[in-house]
Amino acid sequence: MTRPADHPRVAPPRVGVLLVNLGTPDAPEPGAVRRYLAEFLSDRRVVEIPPLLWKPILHGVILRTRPRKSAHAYSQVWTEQGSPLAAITRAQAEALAGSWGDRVIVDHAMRYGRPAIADRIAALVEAGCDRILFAPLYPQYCAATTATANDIAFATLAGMRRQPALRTLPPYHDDPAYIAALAASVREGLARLEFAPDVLLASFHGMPERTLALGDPYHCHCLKTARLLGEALGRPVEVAFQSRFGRAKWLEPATETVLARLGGEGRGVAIFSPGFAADCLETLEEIEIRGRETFRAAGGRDFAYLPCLNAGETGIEMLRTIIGRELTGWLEAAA
Ligand SMILES: C=CC1=C(C)c2cc3[nH]c(cc4nc(cc5[nH]c(cc1n2)c(C)c5CCC(=O)O)C(CCC(=O)O)=C4C)c(C)c3C=C
Ligand SMILES: [Fe+2]
Ligand SMILES: [Fe+2]
Repeated sequence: MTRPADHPRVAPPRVGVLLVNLGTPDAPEPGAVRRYLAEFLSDRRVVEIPPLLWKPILHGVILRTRPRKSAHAYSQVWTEQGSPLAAITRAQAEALAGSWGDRVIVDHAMRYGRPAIADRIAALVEAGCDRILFAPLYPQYCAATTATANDIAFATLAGMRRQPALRTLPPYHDDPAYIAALAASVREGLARLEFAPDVLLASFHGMPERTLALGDPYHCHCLKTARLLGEALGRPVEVAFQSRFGRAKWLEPATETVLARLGGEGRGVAIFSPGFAADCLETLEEIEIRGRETFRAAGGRDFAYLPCLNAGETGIEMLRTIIGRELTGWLEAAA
């Protein structure tokens, strides 16, 4: 039987890999930051306060004050390629392109702002992908990051008649490939320093403490990453939590408290952020700039910030390993 003229186009089957990170404003300006924060902080996976209580605070206070302050912070780390998070995530996708042959398309998207997850999933389907590996680049799982990204992927499929098969990348906080990449990157960073740090400090993004009791394994994942990294490096790695937001109690100790203590004790520190796949405002401004100021103001001298894995060869090879593993069985189908 011949195919009817109005039959939908049949594309050769492909596999899509969609790298996903949190998202970032389009410009380091209050208007763009306000739009970004409004979307981000309206996510009920992020702020788990009943909307009737939260909306007046968000619209009446936070979105009136924070965008200007955050825009100034963004302007200090903005690059010619745009926001570091956007530029690095794009570079990661470009570096991974071709890793599994030309039938596997690698793309990237952001949970908030652009490129939007729904748009990129639609583009992958349009390009012929009947299988998509959705890869939120958060090594440590929490509902405010991993789950909310996955929610959008599932919601996008919910609107489709002909859905692609979807796999999601599991958290990789204790994956040997991730730990080895972190260890190599920390060793490389330490080798470049002009001082020998007394303390290695892993600064993870904080979370409200109650999310632990609610069931997020995030705190345990962070501690395990640091323990395994310490074992790989042959010396302990201390843990702290940064970026506190709001009035609730957050995971402790706070990075700024630890930095002030270490500075006051005259101990040298190398600080890094293993929970971030890419350097961003939270690492480059909050740690490298403001963290250093806190440490120095407390009397400290030797401070070094070691960059995230980003799109360097060590980090890309690690992503190739963990993503390649999740593609098992699919590469043959797309051959
Ligand atoms: C890596 C894991 C992250 C967790 C966990 C996380 C939780 C979390 N964050 C906020 C509030 C803000 N986060 C902001 C920026 C931001 N956060 C992460 C990562 C995690 N957040 C990233 C990668 C970024 C992007 C930074 C960029 O370069 O654009 C911001 C916006 C910036 C600012 O105004 O400070 C806020 C606000 C909450 C409330 C939360 C958990 C409940
Ligand atoms: Fe955050
Ligand atoms: Fe922050």
